[in-house]
Amino acid sequence: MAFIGGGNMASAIIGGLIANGLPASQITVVEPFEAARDALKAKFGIDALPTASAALAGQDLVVWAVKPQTFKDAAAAAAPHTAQALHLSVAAGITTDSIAQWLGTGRIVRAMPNTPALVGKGMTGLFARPEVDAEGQALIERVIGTTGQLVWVDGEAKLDAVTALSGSGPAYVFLFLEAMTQAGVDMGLTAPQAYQLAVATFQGASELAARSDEPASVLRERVTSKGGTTYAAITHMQQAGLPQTFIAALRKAEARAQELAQEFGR
Ligand SMILES: NC(=O)c1ccc[n+]([C@@H]2O[C@H](COP(=O)([O-])OP(=O)(O)OC[C@H]3O[C@@H](n4cnc5c(N)ncnc54)[C@H](OP(=O)(O)O)[C@@H]3O)[C@@H](O)[C@H]2O)c1
Ligand code: PRO
Repeated sequence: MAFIGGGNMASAIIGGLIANGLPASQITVVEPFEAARDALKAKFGIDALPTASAALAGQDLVVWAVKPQTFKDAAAAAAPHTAQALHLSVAAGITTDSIAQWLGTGRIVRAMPNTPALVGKGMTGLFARPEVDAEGQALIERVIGTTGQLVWVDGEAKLDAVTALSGSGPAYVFLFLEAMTQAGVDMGLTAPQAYQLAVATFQGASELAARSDEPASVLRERVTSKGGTTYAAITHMQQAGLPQTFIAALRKAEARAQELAQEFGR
């Protein structure tokens, strides 16, 4: 298989594949940035090329891990060598109609992963065009399955929702971690103590939610003693419009995914 683009997301998927036993010799990466090529070779022992070439011919699967802004140019360079392959794109926003036009094939799956894939805890949304058969879908599941959980969506537009929720989502969690750490420091804890408390709280609460049959609202109510400390904090958040702001923020991310398709999908 080949990766076009060898940055953060490609490294996360390659790391998962190698950790699950795929030999490094079966992976080729096209990555124009020399330092990134050297890092990939050093970390994974894989072959990294500066430009697309005939070396891509014969690949079963091509993973597109370039930025939406550079996809069209990268596709023009690689398309002559990849007509036979199944294609997997992780680019935010760019539709499979655009990709099919640029590559001359409709055998495309679009994915929206997230960076916890780096530690095998990724969450990926997937959409397959009708041209992708069951065998192709199974191959994609084997690849993405090495990075964590996956869910197929039945309409391509839903991938913009996945992008807004779980694709960008780790950044929202990190923003909360930063704010909770700051609050802890303001209240007299050391920064390492506050950060440990915040990270472990996210980890524990997420695990509790994942293992529970009850909705998040019930789990929240169990923490919130009447007239207690949590009530004071949650009431302040609700009065400040935090839930509505958060929901509106995700709609901004969804809208940006739609804009990316318009801006860079032509
Ligand atoms: N990061 C995330 O959390 C995340 C999550 C889900 C999906 N995605 C999607 O994943 C894609 C990659 O994101 P990323 O965060 O991995 O970005 P990134 O780290 O910047 O990786 C993209 C890589 O592609 C290289 N590249 C640029 N032009 C190329 C070309 N013509 N041929 C081959 N490679 C080329 C870039 O090199 P230069 O640096 O030299 O330009 C860069 O190393 C994006 O489309 C993004 O929407 C990202
Ligand atoms: N990172 C990419 C972005 O911010 C896509 C989801 C996460 O555009």
